[in-house]
Amino acid sequence: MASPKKKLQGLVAATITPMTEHGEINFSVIGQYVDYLVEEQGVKNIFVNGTTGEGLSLSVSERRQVAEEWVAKGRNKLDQVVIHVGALSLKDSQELARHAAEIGADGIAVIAPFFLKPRNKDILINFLKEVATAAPALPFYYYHIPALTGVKIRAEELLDGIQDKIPTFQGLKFSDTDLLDFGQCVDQNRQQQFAFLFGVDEQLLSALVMGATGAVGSTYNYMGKKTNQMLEAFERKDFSSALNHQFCIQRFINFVLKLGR
Ligand SMILES: CC(=O)N[C@@H]([C@@H](O)[C@H](O)[C@H](O)CO)[C@@H](O)CC(=O)C(=O)O
Repeated sequence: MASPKKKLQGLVAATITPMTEHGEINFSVIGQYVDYLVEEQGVKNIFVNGTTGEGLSLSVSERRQVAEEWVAKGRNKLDQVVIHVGALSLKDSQELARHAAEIGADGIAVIAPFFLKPRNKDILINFLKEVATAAPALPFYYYHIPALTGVKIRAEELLDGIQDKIPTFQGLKFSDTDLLDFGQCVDQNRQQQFAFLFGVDEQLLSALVMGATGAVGSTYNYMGKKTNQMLEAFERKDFSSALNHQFCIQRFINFVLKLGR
């Protein structure tokens, strides 16, 4: 079974894919971006080609190049680089998974196919398994984001017995506000060493209470430092400070949401 060099925990920045004004990927800034995350935000894990990185709007070739650049520039600086390899085409997804393994990524993540959607858990698991099998030495994370995929299969249901089907399964990236589902994922898998990564940055404190082991999100690109302060306060059981940090983060996100995105 694949096991990560260490469990993915703490903050994981869902990286933006930098573009030029001509719509080409701007590889030249990725090195500086890594340094900024590490030095200014205290964030040493990244999630590449996800929602924030607009991976599903890039070609397979672009996704490969973006992944390569982040892995190369992050070497000896970042702790873990997880590549999102989900795609509507199983073959594209497998190619991206194999490629992630070849370039030395630390893990892969996959969302549910969202056009012709899996009707039930077994169909979804079979798709995920086919992708995971293409990179048998890489930790595998399921990326649950039902509001965008429209796939409403509960994460709790999906996780039930998942390692029997996908031995490389290491964790869940949970981008949803259903804390009953999230809490039950944690509660029912206490014997496992899964990573439970929450993906709704404005509600992270609630998820920490439920047992989140880390978080993947867009705001950790620029509010990583602030969110790390919240994690530290939570760790030392200073819940009043943790709540103040979360409210501050919420005020910012609320402001941005009202601007429209
Ligand atoms: C729908 C969405 O973009 N959600 C973000 C959040 O970080 C989100 O931007 C944040 O909570 C603010 O609403 C992440 O869950 C997405 C993410 O991790 C990714 O880019 O793959």
